[in-house]
Amino acid sequence: MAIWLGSIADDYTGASDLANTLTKNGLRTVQTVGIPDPSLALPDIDAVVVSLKIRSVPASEAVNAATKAERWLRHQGAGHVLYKICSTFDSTDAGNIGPVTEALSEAAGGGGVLVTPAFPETGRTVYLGHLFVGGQPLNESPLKDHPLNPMHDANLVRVLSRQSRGAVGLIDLAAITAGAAAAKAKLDALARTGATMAIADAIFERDLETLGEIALETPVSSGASGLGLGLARALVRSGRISGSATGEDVIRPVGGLSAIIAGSCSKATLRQLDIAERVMPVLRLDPERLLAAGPDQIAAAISWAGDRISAGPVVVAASAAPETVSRLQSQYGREASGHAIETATSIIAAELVERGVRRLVVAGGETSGAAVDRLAIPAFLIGPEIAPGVPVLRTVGNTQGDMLLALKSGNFGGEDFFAAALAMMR
Ligand SMILES: Nc1ncnc2c1ncn2[C@@H]1O[C@H](COP(=O)(O)OP(=O)(O)O)[C@@H](O)[C@H]1O
Ligand SMILES: O=C(O)[C@@H](O)C(=O)COP(=O)(O)O
Repeated sequence: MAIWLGSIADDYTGASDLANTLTKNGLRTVQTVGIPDPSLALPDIDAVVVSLKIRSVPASEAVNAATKAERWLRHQGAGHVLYKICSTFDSTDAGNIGPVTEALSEAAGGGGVLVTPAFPETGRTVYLGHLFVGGQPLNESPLKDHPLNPMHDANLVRVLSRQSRGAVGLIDLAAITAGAAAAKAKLDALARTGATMAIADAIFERDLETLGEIALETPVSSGASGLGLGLARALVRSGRISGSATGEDVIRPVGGLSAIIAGSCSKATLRQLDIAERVMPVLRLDPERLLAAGPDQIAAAISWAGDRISAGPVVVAASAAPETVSRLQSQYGREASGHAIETATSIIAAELVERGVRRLVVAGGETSGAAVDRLAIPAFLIGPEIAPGVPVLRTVGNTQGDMLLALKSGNFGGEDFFAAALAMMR
């Protein structure tokens, strides 16, 4: 297997979002869970997205895991490695977007690195270094209430500077509109003045195509699916790849039972749960009781699902509104409560698979990571898109046999996402 493009994704939903974009833009792509075991047989591919669960771990741990993945990807032939971050730049001041990007760049010999979370298809645009989510600046969007990475500053040059050792520059829209050569000259000039990274503006896909072309001339970039789109199109334009990927055969039916597990507390997921409740049974876990009396609550949820699941899909959700999340966090701490809930939802997911679930939807990045890890799924093939950023996935090398999954980023999908996903998973 020799690949053109490698990516390290900081969470599993982000990985499938990027793998979806690469597939849609013509690259035959596989999403692996961590660095795959050498015995895992992978088909002929153009790109690999290595999913890591490092978005919310200490920066040194993230650097360690990401540099190992980079070495593996280079060994597979990757000329360019994209660090896939969230399109809403989810991270704290102690976060790892800066440290990981700088470490990957150093490993590849240095030089300025392009960084942009822009993903216009889902409403994420960057102008003068400020990130907008739909019509709102990041710090006024629902991301200000994220349970793990509340975002209070829309100025990404500032956010990234607070995390990084080197200086952070800006490549503004004017430079990008002037074309790839002008924007690359700006990146090189910034690097000469000591900037290790530059936030790049992007509003339209054409801006991302320009950025993809520049990024491909460098060994490393950091960004969301939008930059993936730019890189994929640049690779296809360069003639190195035929651009023939399709995802249709991936959704051959697997049968079995179906279930949905939700741990995202995003506004979009809360709405999707309300809508799902009209058409399927939904169990709302009580997170306070879950933290106080874990195993009993988990057993009760499994028994509730077991009583209903042979009649049709069921939903088990920990998700709650910001006030409830804050209350729980002030009692148990942010990380401890998030981790305990992820552990509980992953145990419930694994038990349901044990009882015959073969079609599984998981809402939430950290929640998906915990569930996929517990299920020990080694890799995924990428199927058709359910909603922007969310493809149907088919397991590769899974010991329980083939399964179809959808790993939904909390913020993604229309209000009927859960029914729409299951309708594509037979
Ligand atoms: N009711 C709750 N109170 C506090 N934290 C919660 C609650 N429900 C879920 N969580 C935690 O919130 C975090 C949501 O993150 P994640 O799964 O990545 O979702 P998203 O994709 O929206 O970012 C997880 O750590 C999850 O365990
Ligand atoms: O880039 C994005 O927005 C997504 O791919 C993503 O990473 C979202 O993260 P979660 O909301 O934590 O799933």
